[in-house]
Amino acid sequence: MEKIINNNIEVEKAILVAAILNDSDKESIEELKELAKTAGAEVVGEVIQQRHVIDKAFYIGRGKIEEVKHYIDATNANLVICNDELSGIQLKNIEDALGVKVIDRTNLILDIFAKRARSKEGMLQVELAQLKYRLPRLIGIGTELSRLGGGIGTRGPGETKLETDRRHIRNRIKAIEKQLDEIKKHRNLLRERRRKNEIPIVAIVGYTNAGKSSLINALTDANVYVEDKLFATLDPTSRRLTLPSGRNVIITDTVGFIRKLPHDLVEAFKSTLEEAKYADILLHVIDITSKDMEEKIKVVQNVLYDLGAAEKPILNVYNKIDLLDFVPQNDDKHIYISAKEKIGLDVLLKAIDDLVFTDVEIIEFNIPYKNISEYNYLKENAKIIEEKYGEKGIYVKAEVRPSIKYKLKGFIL
Ligand SMILES: Nc1nc2c(ncn2[C@@H]2O[C@H](COP(=O)(O)OP(=O)(O)OP(=O)(O)O)[C@@H](O)[C@H]2O)c(=O)[nH]1
Ligand SMILES: [Mg+2]
Repeated sequence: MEKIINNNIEVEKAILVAAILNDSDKESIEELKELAKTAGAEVVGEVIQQRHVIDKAFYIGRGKIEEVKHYIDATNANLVICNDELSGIQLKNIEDALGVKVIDRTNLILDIFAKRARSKEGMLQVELAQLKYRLPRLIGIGTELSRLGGGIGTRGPGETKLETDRRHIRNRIKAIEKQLDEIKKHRNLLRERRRKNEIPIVAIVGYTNAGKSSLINALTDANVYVEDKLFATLDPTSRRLTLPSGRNVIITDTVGFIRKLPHDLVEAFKSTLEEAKYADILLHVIDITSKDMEEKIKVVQNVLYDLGAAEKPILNVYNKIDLLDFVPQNDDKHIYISAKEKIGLDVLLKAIDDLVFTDVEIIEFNIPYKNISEYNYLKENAKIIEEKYGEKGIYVKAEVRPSIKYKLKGFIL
């Protein structure tokens, strides 16, 4: 039975087309292959062209398009995926020339996000990004594709329907933005509450597939979905984590970054990505086995910069050292771990402890017995050095952060 079903599912056979302008584009083709697989396509070939600039009409040269056409005939491919974001005109021209469906890198990433989205917020964010992508491209997507059949991004209005469609999309964008605004308010409220509780927030950031979710799973009981595909995680998960000093933090897993991350997607996911902006420190998880590690580090740094989170205290966490023969030495800001094999996590926890609680002071308090909730609060958020039960209350000597000292200033001896 299963076999029959499998036979009925038509796997899209894709040819990748890439214009190479610089070295970084070369690695991004490998990545495009991974993205295509993640989206469920079978990659049957690739056509690459070195260029100085992108062709305004055809993305690559017209002659090269002919080559793609031969390739399609030889492999029976039914999908062409281009490695950059294309205009509606480019999409239409290439589709006219090739007679198969053409999508670009952005549309591919949007498609993966659409498949992955689980939460209401995630789904709305993806839909918003898709509509904003589609709006200026209605001509390219609308005319030829209706003839060319189903699959990713193929709903095809005729030219006469164009204006109604535009209006419809604009209205839908407005409606989604309104709903997202409500969700964002709620998220801000939660964040405010957490902040009032003074529990520091540690956000895990990094390139997609670096092992961010594996790390939060290794450190807590979060049980986040882990997979060797791109963008396994879209919704942030937060958990309480107790550090070696006994103090608590909230640790948050986040959506991964990728080069050429579609602008509309960044915009749409801003409130999710902003987890990083409001964190006290960042853990930048880096896959040390990745060929183009430095490039990926730069991509992450740039996204952090765009989010206004570049100045945060940051720990660089090099992951997957179980696959290395030689492991470099840890220092203050560079920690080497394996989330999967749980190697080096004690050192990491100690480093988080040190970085989060840099401004701590040793302070003595006397907390009356009637103020038991303040006492509990201190126990949870400070490192207790000594405590004695006296007549007038509990004497506590503890290492505290400035904000906690301020909050409990009435009880300082
Ligand atoms: N060998 C090895 N593999 C690891 C390690 N940590 C994670 N992985 C693998 O790397 C892949 C990606 O892991 P995830 O934890 O899903 O990565 P992520 O950064 O959350 O990825 P996205 O959510 O897709 O951005 C999975 O196949 C993991 O099993 C590690 O320490 N060693
Ligand atoms: Mg993940």
